[in-house]
Amino acid sequence: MQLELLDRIRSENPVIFNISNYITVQDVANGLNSIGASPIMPSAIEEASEMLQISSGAAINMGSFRSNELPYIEKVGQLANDLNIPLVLDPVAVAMPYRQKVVTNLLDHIHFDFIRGNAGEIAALAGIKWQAKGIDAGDGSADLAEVAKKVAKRYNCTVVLSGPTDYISDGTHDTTVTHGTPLFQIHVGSGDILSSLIAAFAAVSKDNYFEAARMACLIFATTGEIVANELVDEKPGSFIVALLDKLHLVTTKEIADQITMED
Ligand SMILES: Nc1ncnc2c1ncn2[C@@H]1O[C@H](COP(=O)(O)OP(=O)(O)OP(=O)(O)O)[C@@H](O)[C@H]1O
Ligand SMILES: Cc1ncsc1CCO
Ligand SMILES: [Mg+2]
Repeated sequence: MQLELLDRIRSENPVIFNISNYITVQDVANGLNSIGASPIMPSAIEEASEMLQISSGAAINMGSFRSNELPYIEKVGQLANDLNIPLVLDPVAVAMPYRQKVVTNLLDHIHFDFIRGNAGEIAALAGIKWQAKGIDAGDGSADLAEVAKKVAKRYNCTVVLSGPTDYISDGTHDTTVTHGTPLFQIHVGSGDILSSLIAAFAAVSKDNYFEAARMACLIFATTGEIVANELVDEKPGSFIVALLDKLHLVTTKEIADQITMED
């Protein structure tokens, strides 16, 4: 277990390039900044190359793309591939037909090192029956470990299927993270933050993307759990503020102490 990847993010301060959605962009920028990375969210196709050349990780979030932005999104993906920059896809609400067409087309042309989505999103990419609900995971009875593995094999990448349990698979290795708090679900954008944090962990773990994904999930979920233990009531607004504060302050020792009993 490489908890020290957290310290590496803080000492290396990697620039993480993001195509974010306009709903949660500020939480994503602050989530990355709080943990010790350096976020950047450019939008002009003309500067994609120079921005990626200073970046060590990239995340593409499909939450609110406009159709005229698709050439930019493809260009960023291709440049990240050419420059060997770890690339994360967040396929928000991909069970919806138009998004499914757009995202599967992207996946046919660009290699994503990671796909991070909830059960409804990853099941849609696996072609497995599931009742997704917009940006939310929805309901279904599929074996989620198998769903994650199927998508990992199909797209030759590391998949994080997040939720009460996070299922992580690279098609060969599989693991779960069982930490977290239901408070993540009452703040819109928890998953978007996680997707970009995966890019930050990958930036400092280029030889082991599976471990990068596992540590991103474990450290994010456990930090949320520590914060939730200190909140008296279910307060979505207070939770995100406390989460951003704790992502900045949390130590590998605190994480290790929180997980010893179970992991
Ligand atoms: N009920 C829960 N208990 C514990 N942790 C949870 C729970 N639900 C979600 N999480 C955690 O919340 C984080 C975000 O995952 P989630 O699956 O909710 O993303 P999402 O659906 O894409 O969210 P959003 O669309 O709001 O960005 C992950 O770290 C996950 O482990
Ligand atoms: C609410 C919402 N709509 C599109 S993206 C988004 C944020 C969660 O990804
Ligand atoms: Mg999401």
